[in-house]
Amino acid sequence: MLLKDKTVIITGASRGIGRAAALECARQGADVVIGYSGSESSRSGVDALIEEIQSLGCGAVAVGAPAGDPETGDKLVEAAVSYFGTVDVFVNNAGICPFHSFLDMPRETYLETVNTNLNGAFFAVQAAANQMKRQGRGGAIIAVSSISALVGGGMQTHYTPTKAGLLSLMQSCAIALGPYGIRCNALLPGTIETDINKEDLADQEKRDYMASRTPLGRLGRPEDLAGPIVFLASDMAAYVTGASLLVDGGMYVNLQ
Ligand SMILES: NC(=O)C1=CN([C@@H]2O[C@H](COP(=O)(O)OP(=O)(O)OC[C@H]3O[C@@H](n4cnc5c(N)ncnc54)[C@H](O)[C@@H]3O)[C@@H](O)[C@H]2O)C=CC1
Ligand SMILES: C[C@H](O)[C@@H]1OC(=O)[C@H](O)[C@@H]1O
Repeated sequence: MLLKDKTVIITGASRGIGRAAALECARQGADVVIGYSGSESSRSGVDALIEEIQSLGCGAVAVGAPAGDPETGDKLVEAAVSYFGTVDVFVNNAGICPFHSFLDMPRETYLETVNTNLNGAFFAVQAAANQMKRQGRGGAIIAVSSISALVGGGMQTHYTPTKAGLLSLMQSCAIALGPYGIRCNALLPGTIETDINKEDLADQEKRDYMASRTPLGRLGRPEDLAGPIVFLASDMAAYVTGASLLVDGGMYVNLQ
């Protein structure tokens, strides 16, 4: 098992990529702190996830706190330490992408997207890193960025800068935290079918187009990201830091 005796914190783990990653981390032996927004609608999914992780013989605890709140990282770390004793891996995954055109983008939509996806991530990464430094035995931090860190989207002008920001945050943190043995890497998913793009992909023409851009011939599933996250979290990636890993079925390189 690749993550035996490690404690992993994952934000936005109530569903989608975060949930799949939480389950795979548990299959690999980790105790998991499940970060979620705190909304009632997320709670039943979170309870089911806790049960599933416990049935694998691992510990699970949920912390309901909005990703954009600068205090959330501290709350996640406190829960990890008080339930499991350590923080070994921090996965910053929570994110939103309310598709909207640029010229009439409401300020609130822009600000909420940046706050949830990037500002909260900064403080949560800082909280996790400080705990790892106190522990004195390194750690792994993974930011779920996106292929959108590298390419644009006309309806994502508020979103793509947050994903480029996460990639850049991991690059700079790799330098700042390397001396403490803390590795920082970015995961760049392509188009993965989850709730974040359910409405967008309900348009069959768009869906077919996105699949046709993908050399592997299909859109991604949350489980496609779980293995790469476990790899970056594990000691198998002991010399990997400041890296970015595209997990997109080949979409990025498919120009013609
Ligand atoms: N689905 C895709 O095609 C891609 C997704 N991503 C990124 O993957 C990450 C996970 O997204 P998905 O699993 O696809 O979507 P999703 O909508 O299924 O999951 C998003 C998660 O973030 C949580 N979340 C949203 N706002 C929050 C808040 N204010 N506080 C705490 N938690 C909050 C949600 O409750 C949910 O658990 C996001 O950062 C997204 O930008 C990146 C590239 C592609
Ligand atoms: C939500 C979108 O479908 C998805 O988000 C990303 O980060 C990808 O680039 C896709 O556009």
